[in-house]
Amino acid sequence: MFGRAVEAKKAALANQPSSKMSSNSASLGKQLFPSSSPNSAPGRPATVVDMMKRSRFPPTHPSGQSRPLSTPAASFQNKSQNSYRPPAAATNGKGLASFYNGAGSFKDEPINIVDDSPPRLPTKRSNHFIASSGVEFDEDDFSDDNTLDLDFQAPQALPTLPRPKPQTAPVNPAENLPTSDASVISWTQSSPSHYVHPAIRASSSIRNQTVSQTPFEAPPTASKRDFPHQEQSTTQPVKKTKRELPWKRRPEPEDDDVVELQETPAAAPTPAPKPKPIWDTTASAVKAQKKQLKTQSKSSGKPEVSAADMHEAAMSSTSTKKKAASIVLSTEQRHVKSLVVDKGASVFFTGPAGTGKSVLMRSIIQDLRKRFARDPDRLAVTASTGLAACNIGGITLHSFAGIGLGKEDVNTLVKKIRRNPKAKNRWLRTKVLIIDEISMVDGDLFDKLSQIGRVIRNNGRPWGGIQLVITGDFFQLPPVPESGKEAKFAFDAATWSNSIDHTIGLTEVFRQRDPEFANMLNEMRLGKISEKTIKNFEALSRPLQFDDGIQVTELFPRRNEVERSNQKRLEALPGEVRRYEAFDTGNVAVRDKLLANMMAPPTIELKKKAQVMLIKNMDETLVNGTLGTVEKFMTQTSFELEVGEDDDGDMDAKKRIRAFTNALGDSGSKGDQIKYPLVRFQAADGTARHILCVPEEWKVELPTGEVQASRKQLPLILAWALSIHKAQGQTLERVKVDLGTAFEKGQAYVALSRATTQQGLQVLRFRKDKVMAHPRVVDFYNKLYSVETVMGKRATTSASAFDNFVYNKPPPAQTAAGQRRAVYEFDEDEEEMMAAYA
Ligand SMILES: Nc1ncnc2c1ncn2[C@@H]1O[C@H](COP(=O)(O)OP(=O)(O)OP(=O)(O)O)[C@@H](O)[C@H]1O
Repeated sequence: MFGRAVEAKKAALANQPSSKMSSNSASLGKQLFPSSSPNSAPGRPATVVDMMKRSRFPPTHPSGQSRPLSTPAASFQNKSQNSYRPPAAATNGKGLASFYNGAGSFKDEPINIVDDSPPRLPTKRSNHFIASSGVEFDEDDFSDDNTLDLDFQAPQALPTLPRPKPQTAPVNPAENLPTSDASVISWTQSSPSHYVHPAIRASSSIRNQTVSQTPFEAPPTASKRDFPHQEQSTTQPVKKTKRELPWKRRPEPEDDDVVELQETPAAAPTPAPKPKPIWDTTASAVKAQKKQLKTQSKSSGKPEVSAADMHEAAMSSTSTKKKAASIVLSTEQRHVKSLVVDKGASVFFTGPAGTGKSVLMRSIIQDLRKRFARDPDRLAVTASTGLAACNIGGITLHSFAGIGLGKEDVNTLVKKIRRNPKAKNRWLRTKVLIIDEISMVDGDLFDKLSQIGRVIRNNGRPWGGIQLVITGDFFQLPPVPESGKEAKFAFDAATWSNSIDHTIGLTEVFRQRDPEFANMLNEMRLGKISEKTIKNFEALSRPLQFDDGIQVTELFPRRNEVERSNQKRLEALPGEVRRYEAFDTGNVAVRDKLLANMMAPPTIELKKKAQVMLIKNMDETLVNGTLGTVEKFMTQTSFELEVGEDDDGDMDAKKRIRAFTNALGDSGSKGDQIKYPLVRFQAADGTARHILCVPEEWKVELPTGEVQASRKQLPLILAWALSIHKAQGQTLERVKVDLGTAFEKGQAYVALSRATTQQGLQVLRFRKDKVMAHPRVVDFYNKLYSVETVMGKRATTSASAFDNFVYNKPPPAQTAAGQRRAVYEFDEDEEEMMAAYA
């Protein structure tokens, strides 16, 4: 019996290993890579044809149910909902940066300089460099987070990369670390959905699914991302206890889609200023303002007066503030927001200049910040350049990733990140990654980051499962290539299509309300300019004249041209120069780098009549980008006296001002002697407002709210001239562009599309060959439609304005590759509609 038992045991042991091993290895694979890799995602198409079929009936993403986007033609006709005249200045937060940051700025010491810097303020200048001819960026654009973690001791032994795993599905991303910049993920494994315009998917999907209750129904099955942050939605977000700026203390809009930005009623394109005496505010208005300040101060319950309150006290307006309406997101903007915020989808939204990409992104960020109020580090807000990052309150993509310049291969970069606990933690904690101005992100970098995410997060999904929210317009400024190399766009990245669930084009142009002008710009964007448009642009060479003293802003391709121009204009003005040095705080070793991209310059020199631009949103009508002229210099005390003393409210304000100068490092009495510029701004509502501009504070914060560095400086930059690079994202009412020196593809388009009207635009040396669209970009945007056409998805039945979009003609025969390329003949209407999107 014992012998039989021994035999049975031997037999059992002999049978066990193989099955056990295989199940073990499978379960190990599952544990290590719980989510499928792109290679092995269930249902992921293996061929292009399969992909197209899948795209036709998307099982996981309901994008196909989205509401069709409006055509530009429709947009221009149907403005009732969002009727809008662009304001005098950008409200998009994409303000201009401190192009004076460079140590070389204003090196020539003008005579009669009055230094109005507080005596004990330490001054810091940051270093810039020009990486390639004419394209400027600051060194912090590629800041290395290693340098930030000074308290961190590198471990003796580096953690090794995960050991190769048996070839079970899903694939271990660590195994596939590319040795070069290229990713291992092939195009055929990419989701094709991003090639398909959502509106077309919508019509197709609606046709196929008969009735759709809502364009954003929950997906029937889990998506390739399982929307990890949605678990958060049940938890009550905790209100941040952070100090609120006084001018932001307005009731929360009830409608989530209302962006707290400025909208002005329709008016003449370059509004003539309303002539007003400087101190034209009624005594009661001034009194009311001061009372409001007092109430705000009391209601805050703080014994100490905050810097913001003090700023408010020091800043008074002499014109009646109009109640400005908030921007209401358009249908297509809401569509995108819903996909991102409600569905947790990875989205790339694009569109011509002025279609509200920045406005939408800020609205999305606002919502996501609320969602992640408890865990702010779940949301990472980044942009391709330091300037763009500053504009959305984020950091550069390089900084987020902790990869320094990111030139090394993925293995090396992974090791680097693992040695840096902060960077590693960012990768591990982030659930949603915002990337603004994607057009300037290098394609190789995109692939590397995607792969790094997979390895560090031990998750085979693209970017390790992080939800991506990407925006930008590839027809605008391209990535800065390494010397001798050609620029590689992010859409050229092998992992691009895998990483994005939906590509959505915004079509409604808000910046230019004149359809003719919008069409001229669209032709420029595509690099296909008609004779009529050439004539129209040539006719804009006449000088612009305005009688309100505000001069046209000149845009130059190169920064040295900008500095020269501003310096020349400043020197030409009579009178003494006043210099204001910034007050910087933070760890000395890193603050220069961190502050290098601040819009506020380390030093600004001003004179009476200098043209300046506001670089901070102050209230509803004084926004980032508002132009003004320095009228005179005065102390806060004399300013207050001039405004007029009345009751104890005035005393209250004075105390605050004194406290504010103390906070700036002044002993108190001297504070009253510092003269600040009184600026006459041309506000967004067409009125003139006089502001005593006192220092404002900018901070570089970690997602946790920890302040790494800060700068106090006047919220002004000289604004006779700006670089096109820094003007990207701005809305300008009066622009002069000399295309003679334009050298980069997309540059002319970016420059001219800043203007809101033809009346406010002067173009010199316009030549057809200066308008260059990158052929690969044109190709990329064309492909978005081609896939759909090849699939024969022609919208013919729906009454939507989008139905006729591009697909009136029968699809041509497939190319040999049988893929996304096709040749079309568009009629005029189709071309126009196409132009609006691509
Ligand atoms: N829904 C809206 N309603 C009214 N105005 C809007 C809306 N969305 C955007 N705008 C306005 O349109 C102008 C351009 O917006 P925004 O800067 O966001 O465009 P953009 O697509 O980011 O442009 P660019 O590509 O040039 O950076 C701004 O003045 C903004 O206030």
